[in-house]
Amino acid sequence: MAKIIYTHTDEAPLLATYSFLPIVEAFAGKAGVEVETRDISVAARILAQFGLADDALTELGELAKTPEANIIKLPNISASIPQLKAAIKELQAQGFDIPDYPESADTDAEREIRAKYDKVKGSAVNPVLREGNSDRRAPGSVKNYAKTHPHTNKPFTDGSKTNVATMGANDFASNEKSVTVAGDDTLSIVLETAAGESIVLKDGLKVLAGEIVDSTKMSAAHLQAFLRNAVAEAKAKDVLFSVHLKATMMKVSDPIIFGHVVKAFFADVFATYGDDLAAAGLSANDGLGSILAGLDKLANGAEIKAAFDAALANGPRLSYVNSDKGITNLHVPSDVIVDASMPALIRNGGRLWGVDGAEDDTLAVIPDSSYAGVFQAVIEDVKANGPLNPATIGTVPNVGLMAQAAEEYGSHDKTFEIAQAGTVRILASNGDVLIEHDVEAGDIWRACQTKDIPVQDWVKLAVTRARASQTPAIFWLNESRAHDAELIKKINAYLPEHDTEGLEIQILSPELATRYSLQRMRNGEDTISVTGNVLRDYNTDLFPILELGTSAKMLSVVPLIAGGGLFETGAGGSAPKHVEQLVDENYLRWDSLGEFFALVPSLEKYAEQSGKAGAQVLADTLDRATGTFLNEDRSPGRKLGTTDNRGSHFYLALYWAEELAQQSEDAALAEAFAPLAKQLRENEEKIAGELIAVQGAPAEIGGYYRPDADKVAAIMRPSATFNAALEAL
Ligand SMILES: NC(=O)C1=CN([C@@H]2O[C@H](COP(=O)(O)OP(=O)(O)OC[C@H]3O[C@@H](n4cnc5c(N)ncnc54)[C@H](OP(=O)(O)O)[C@@H]3O)[C@@H](O)[C@H]2O)C=CC1
Ligand SMILES: O=C(O)CCC(=O)C(=O)O
Ligand SMILES: [Mg+2]
Repeated sequence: MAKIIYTHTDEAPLLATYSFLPIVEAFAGKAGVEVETRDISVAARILAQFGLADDALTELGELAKTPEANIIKLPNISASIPQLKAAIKELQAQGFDIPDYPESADTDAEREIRAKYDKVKGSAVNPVLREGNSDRRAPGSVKNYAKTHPHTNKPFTDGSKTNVATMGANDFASNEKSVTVAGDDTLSIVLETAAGESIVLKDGLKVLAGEIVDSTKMSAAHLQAFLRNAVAEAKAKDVLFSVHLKATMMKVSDPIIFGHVVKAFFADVFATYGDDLAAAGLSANDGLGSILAGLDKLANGAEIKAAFDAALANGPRLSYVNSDKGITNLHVPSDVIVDASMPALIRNGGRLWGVDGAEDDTLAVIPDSSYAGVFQAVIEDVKANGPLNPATIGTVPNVGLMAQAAEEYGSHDKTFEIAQAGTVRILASNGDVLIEHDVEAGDIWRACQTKDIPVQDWVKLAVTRARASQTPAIFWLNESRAHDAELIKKINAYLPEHDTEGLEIQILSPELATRYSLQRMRNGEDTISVTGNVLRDYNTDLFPILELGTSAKMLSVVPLIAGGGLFETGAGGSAPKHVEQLVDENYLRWDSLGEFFALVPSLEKYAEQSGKAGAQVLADTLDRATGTFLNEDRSPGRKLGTTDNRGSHFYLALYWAEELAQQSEDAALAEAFAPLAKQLRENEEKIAGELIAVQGAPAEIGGYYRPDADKVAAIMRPSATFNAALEAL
C-alpha cells in the first residue's frame, strides 16, 4: 500500500521534526494518507550495526530501488571520527552495550568493529538513498521573495587579499585517468610494490557495459610541499589561513588531507612530538581539537600543549570557527565543509574570523584543483564587479549526476592511503590493465565508477528542465579532464535522442561555466548548471546562499530511476549551531521551508501511487499555503523573541487549514478542516504568544545524538492551545 516515509535524522532537522511531523500526520490522516517514520539518525545507524535498532537505512535503500518509494529525507549528519566517537560515548552513557571505536584494528575482533563503524561514518545515508539524479532549484515564489526581501552580500574591500590556493598539479584533477568499459566485467585493484609483491586492494568490483571507471592519485609529497607554501604565503600576506574540504562526504580521502594540513600548519610541533602523539593514538586526521583533548594522557602533554600554543602565536593567523570557544578551522574535520563554508565566506565580503573574532581576508586553501577554480572565479567576479545583488540577479538551478553512487560517491570503498611505493593497477578479469598509476608511500589513490543508465537519466533530466523552464543548460565539464572527456562522449551520444530544438545547451569548463552563469545572473538571467556529483553539492549551496541567503529554501527533488520519489528538504545540512542555540536559550532558528517544499511533490506522488484524490488536494493547498507563508514572511527570525521554527510551523498549519477549508474539490476535507482553520485563526495571538513565552531559558533535551523523545516533544510543542486544536481534528 502507498505510504509516505518521513525520516528522523539529526540535529536541527530532527528537532524541527518533533514539531512539524505531528502537523503533517494530523493533516494527512484526514485525507487517508498514510505516513510512517524511519529513524536514520547517526545514533540509530550505530545501534542498528549492533542489532539494537532496526536497520532502517538498508530498508529504505531497497525501497528507493522500487516504484513504490516515497521518502522525505531531511539532512542528516555525515559523521567525522570525532562525531562518531561522541555519539558512541553518548549511547554508552544511555546504557547501550556497544564497543568503543577501536583506535587500532590489529585483531579480527577489532577489524570487525571498525568495519561496522565505518559503515556509519561519513556520508553513509545519501549515497544509499539517492537512487536517482538531483534536481535542485529555488521555486519561483522563493526567488521572488528574495528579490523583494534581499539579504546582504557584503562587498570585498578594495585590494582584498582573499584568494583560493590550490595545487593545480600532482593532485586528483591532474592525475586522473579514465576508461569506459565495453562489457560487463569484474575488476580488481592491485598494488604491485617496488619490491615485487602484489597486494590486492580490492577485488570483485562489478562493472556494467558502458560504465565509466576512473582513478587518480594525490601525491602526498606534493601535497605537503603545497601546504607548506600555503602556510608561508598566508604568513607573508598577513591574511588568515583557512582550509576548505569535504571530510564528511569524501569520508576517506579528505580526513587524510585534513591531517596533512594540520601537520603542515604545526610542522615544528609534529617534527618534535609527532612520534609521541602517534604512540598515544592522537591523529592529525581527527583535528587539533581531538589532539588537544587527548594531551593530558601524555607525560609531556603540557609541553606539547605549549608547543601548539607557540605555533599558533608564531604561524600565520588561523581562521576560527568559534573564537569565543577557541575553536579553530583545524579543530574538527567536519566543522568547515567547503560547500557551505566558501559561499558563506564570499557572502561575507571574502572575510573569515580570527582569534579575536575580528574579520579579515583569508587564504582559502582547497588542495585539489578539480573544482577550486569555481570559487576563485566567483571571488574574482565579485572583486571586479561588486557583490551580487539578490534583488536583481538571476538564478542558477542544478541538475546533478549522483544516481547509483556515481562519481566520487562511489569512491569510499576504493580509496586507499598507499602504504608502499609501487604501481596501482585496475585490472579487467582477463588480466588487461585498464588504468595504472605509479605511487609513493602516503599517496592517496582513489577510483570512481559512473554507470551508463544514470548518465542517460541525467542528460534527459537536463533537457527536461531546460525545456520546462525555457532556460539554457550548461554542462560544467572540462574536456581536458579524463573523466569529463568520457562523460562528454556520452552526452554527445545521448543528447540527439532528445528534442533540443530551440534550447541552448552547451558544455563549458567549470571556470568558464561559472563566469558565463555569473554574467547572465548579473543580467537577471537564469542558467541551469548541469554537473557531476561534487559540483552538484557545491553549486547547490553556492548559488542559493548568494541568491537567497541560505540553501534551506531550495526545492530538492530526486526522481528515482525506478520510478519512486525521494524528496529532500533544502540543500543545506543539519546546522549543528542551531541545536546549541536551542539548548542555550530554547530558540530554534531552523527554517523548515525545505520540508514544506518536499511535502508537496511527495503528496502529489502519493496521489499518483494510491489514486487518492485527497492527497492531491493536500498537495495543492499546501502549495498555496506555502505561498502565503512566504508573503506573510513567517520564516523563523534569528533572534530571541521572534517567531522561531515552532511558530513558523503554526503559521503553516493555519494557512494550510484555511486553504483546505476554502477549497471546493473535496467537500469532506473542506468540512473537516473548517473548525481547525477557525480555531487557529481565532487563537492566533494566543498560540503565537505561548510559543514565544517559552523562549529565553535553557532547554534540556537529554542528549545530542539521541535526545530524549519525550523531552524534545515537550520542548518542541509548548503551545497547549495549538496541541489541543490539532488533537481535535
Ligand atoms: N543533505 C544532507 O544530508 C546534508 C547533510 N550535511 C551534514 O550537515 C552537517 C553540517 O554541515 P555544514 O556544512 O556545517 O552545513 P549546514 O548547512 O548544517 O550549516 C551551514 C549553515 O547553513 C545554514 N542552514 C542550513 N540549513 C538551514 C535551515 N534549514 N535553516 C536555517 N539555516 C540553515 C545555516 O547558516 P546561516 O547561519 O548562514 O543561516 C547553517 O549554520 C554535517 O554533518 C554534514 O555532513 C550537510 C549538507 C547536506
Ligand atoms: O552526503 C553528504 O555528506 C552531504 C551531502 C550534501 O552536502 C548535499 O547533498 O548537498
Ligand atoms: Mg551540500
